[in-house]
Amino acid sequence: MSGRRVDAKVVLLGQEGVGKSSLVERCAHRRFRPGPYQNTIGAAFVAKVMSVGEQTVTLGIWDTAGSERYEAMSRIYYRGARAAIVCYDLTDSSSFQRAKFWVNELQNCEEVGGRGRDGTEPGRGVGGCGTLPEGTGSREPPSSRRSARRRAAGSTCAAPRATCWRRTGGSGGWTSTTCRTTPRVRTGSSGEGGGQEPGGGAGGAPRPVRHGALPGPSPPGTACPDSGPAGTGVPPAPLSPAVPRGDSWGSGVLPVPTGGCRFRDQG
Ligand SMILES: Nc1nc2c(ncn2[C@@H]2O[C@H](COP(=O)(O)OP(=O)(O)OP(=O)(O)O)[C@@H](O)[C@H]2O)c(=O)[nH]1
Repeated sequence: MSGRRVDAKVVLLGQEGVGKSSLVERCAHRRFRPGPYQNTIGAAFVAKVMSVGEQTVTLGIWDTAGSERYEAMSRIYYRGARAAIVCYDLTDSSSFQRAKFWVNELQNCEEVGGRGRDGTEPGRGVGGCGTLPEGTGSREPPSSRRSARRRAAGSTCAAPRATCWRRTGGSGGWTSTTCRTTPRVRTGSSGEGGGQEPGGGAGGAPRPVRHGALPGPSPPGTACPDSGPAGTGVPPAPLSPAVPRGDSWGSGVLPVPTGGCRFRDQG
């Protein structure tokens, strides 16, 4: 009842088009949204509230834009994160190079995971996740094939695999696991509404902000959910208090520290 409340910031990083938003969508709403690829602009925010024992844990998930145009902005989002998930496309070697770039960035950032360069704080750190449609080859990124997954749009895609690796504090190496997600069915390239995944969430489930209407300017007094760039004096702020209790997801409005919120391009 009177359990402790824990807020934790998690950030997703990786090259554009590797599936970061899709992973968040999967976690948030247990579904895969087919349709034309829309790049993220700035970042998107989703909150998940979970009960872990006596504790209420609120995860604030920041899905950053993968485009290199937003690289500087992504740095703002990973500051103060308790964990980072670096994503790459298992069929695209360039995305793996980009993942290495982000891992390097994170390792040089003392503010990620709350640990110093000596990595003394356990249980926090950087993780990576690569997805691969079933039957497209080995886990090693092959030589440059630009997103076979995109070319697969319009076809039926069986259960994709996700290879996840994680590194915690200390001098230990990386550990990896391979898991299988719910089979997903992709429909025609513009087939909105016909591509719900088998077993996916109900159609009426709330959509994350990035897929919905662009929020207007942040309300007066709205603070950034995390610290801004060093020296900007942007104060940390608590995660959205509006997220429901229990094991559920909500989406929030995220102010970009420079003012204004940016999510999906509405096209
Ligand atoms: N077949 C298949 N397609 C995927 C998978 N994950 C994502 N996609 C598709 O890949 C495209 C890009 O996915 P996004 O989730 O938007 O990628 P992103 O990393 O968020 O891209 P940015 O917002 O530009 O950083 C979309 O058309 C997705 O439908 C997957 O696991 N399998």
